[in-house]
Amino acid sequence: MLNVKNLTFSYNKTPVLTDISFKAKPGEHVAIIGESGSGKSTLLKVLYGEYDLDKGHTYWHDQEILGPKHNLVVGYDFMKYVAQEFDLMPFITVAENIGKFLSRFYPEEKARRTAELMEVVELTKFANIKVKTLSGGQKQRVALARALAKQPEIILLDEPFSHIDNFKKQSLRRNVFKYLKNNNVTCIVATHDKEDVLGFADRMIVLNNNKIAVNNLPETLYKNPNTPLIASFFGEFNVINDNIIYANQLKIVKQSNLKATVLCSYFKGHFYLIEGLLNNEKVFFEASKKYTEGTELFLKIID
Ligand SMILES: Nc1ncnc2c1ncn2[C@@H]1O[C@H](COP(=O)(O)OP(=O)(O)OP(=O)(O)O)[C@@H](O)[C@H]1O
Repeated sequence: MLNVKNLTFSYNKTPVLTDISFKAKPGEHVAIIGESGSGKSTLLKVLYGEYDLDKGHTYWHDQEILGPKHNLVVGYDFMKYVAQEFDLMPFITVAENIGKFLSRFYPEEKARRTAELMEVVELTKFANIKVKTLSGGQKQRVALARALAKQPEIILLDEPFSHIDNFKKQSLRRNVFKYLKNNNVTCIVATHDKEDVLGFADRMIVLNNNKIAVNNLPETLYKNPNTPLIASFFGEFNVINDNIIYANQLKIVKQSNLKATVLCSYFKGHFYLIEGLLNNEKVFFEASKKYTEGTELFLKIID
């Protein structure tokens, strides 16, 4: 169990994280979200032991995670951290990078494990390619596989799929998160992407004003976002009569007391996002077809 107790941390004088407490069980997947600069990366670094805390304690089971003041070498064997900048060895191959920290004394096991992880990150075809010739997204996949190589008990992932194109992202995300669940690896992911949360995360922590604003189930937060900050993470939304209404909760009907005038239609694939004016305020709703500017439509709020 990861047990973070009243953690406070500042780089300079102003705290970046204040009184952060949460727990994560073995195999649990916790997503950390928040606006840019809210401290997500800092939290991962502090959990990894890269910095000393101003206050508080972090434990993995009974072991306290300590910073550089108490540890000559940052980090612990049971924990891996994949940063936004990947620290790979450019002049050796993908397979060599992944197998780098696996024991040479068990060559068959090393080869099996390397092959398994290359499959997880879909890089088998690139096994013998030197890392310096890979794209940013391919390097990110090598960094993920390398972090998993020695089977950590807990992994800290900072925007793990940020460099990966949309063609690969969906299947890669499923592979990696499934692998972590199947192997009971606790996973703390800092992310901007709701796709990393919905469908995968067991819990979702929202950082705001240096603190944990909420820590709850993703489904609960999606259904009851309570604040615009949380709603905006999940998608386009409106505040109507002090209630948060997602764009997909506004349905076009024949007649109602919500009359909107269309400003613009955005093609979104299986629907159009319509930007309009409702009582002189911007409103966003979804429609199955495009509407021209000036069209008047009636809207109804659905659950
Ligand atoms: N090494 C550092 N020294 C001083 N201040 C820092 C350092 N790293 C980050 N900060 C500051 O700490 C705050 C939190 O930054 P952090 O990178 O943790 O945010 P984040 O939520 O991960 O942002 P993003 O989503 O943009 O990656 C910011 O105000 C940032 O300027």
